[in-house]
Amino acid sequence: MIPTPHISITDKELVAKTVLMPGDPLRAKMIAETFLEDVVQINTVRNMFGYTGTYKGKKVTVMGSGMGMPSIGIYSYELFKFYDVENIIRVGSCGAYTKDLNLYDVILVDDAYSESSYAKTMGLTSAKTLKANRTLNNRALKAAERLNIPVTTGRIHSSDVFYNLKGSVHEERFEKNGCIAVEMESFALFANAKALGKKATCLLTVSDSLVTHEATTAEERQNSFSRMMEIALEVARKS
Ligand SMILES: O=P(O)(O)O[C@H]1O[C@H](CO)[C@@H](O)[C@H]1O
Ligand SMILES: O=c1cc[nH]c(=O)[nH]1
Repeated sequence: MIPTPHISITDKELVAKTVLMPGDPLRAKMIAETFLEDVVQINTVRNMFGYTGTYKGKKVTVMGSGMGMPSIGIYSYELFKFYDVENIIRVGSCGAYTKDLNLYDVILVDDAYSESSYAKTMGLTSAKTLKANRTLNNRALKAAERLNIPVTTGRIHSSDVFYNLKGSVHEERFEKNGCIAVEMESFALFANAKALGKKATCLLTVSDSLVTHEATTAEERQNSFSRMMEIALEVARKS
């Protein structure tokens, strides 16, 4: 079924087996322009920009997911199911739940805890925690070591809300559920990978702290996360 309702490219060959997926389509454009060669734009539907190019000779696609689980749920499902994508590496920003994390620290996600009904609604599982792929994570850890980039591994919270009216949720998710940071997509991405027999993981850069209230600007979030991208691109190269 290509093109799909949300991705316009009709030639599957123009989509790589590994896709880097930031939430922000402008971050996808920045990654393509900064790191890839021989770039072709593969999607503009809803301005959810996607690009395919080569990284050190390896074909890699980078495409925005939008914000939240319904949005990444649509794009990652269509890429896995209809474009024969095998690996999706989310590259996102997150809020720290522990004072041990500083702005710009890089997190490699072990698993994602969520209150989201995404996996249950799609008929997959009522589990509240879904795992990232171990093979991709091992490649990411090796790449981080080669690149000399410190990485924190752990469980993250995939939240359905950015603005939570219950002020203490981050403390509860940290203390009771072991979540070290919050973002809004990984749980649905991992659900789709599990449902379709594919691989997915997530690298995050700390953009703000719910503990110290430090924060980066929107421009910094769009442009300054290159260390995480280098790890993700090396995983793509080895996958
Ligand atoms: O920087 P991205 O990848 O969009 O990720 C985080 O930023 C957005 C919220 O500002 C949510 O999508 C959250 O998961
Ligand atoms: O989902 C997110 C992402 C970054 N920072 C947050 O506080 N929440």
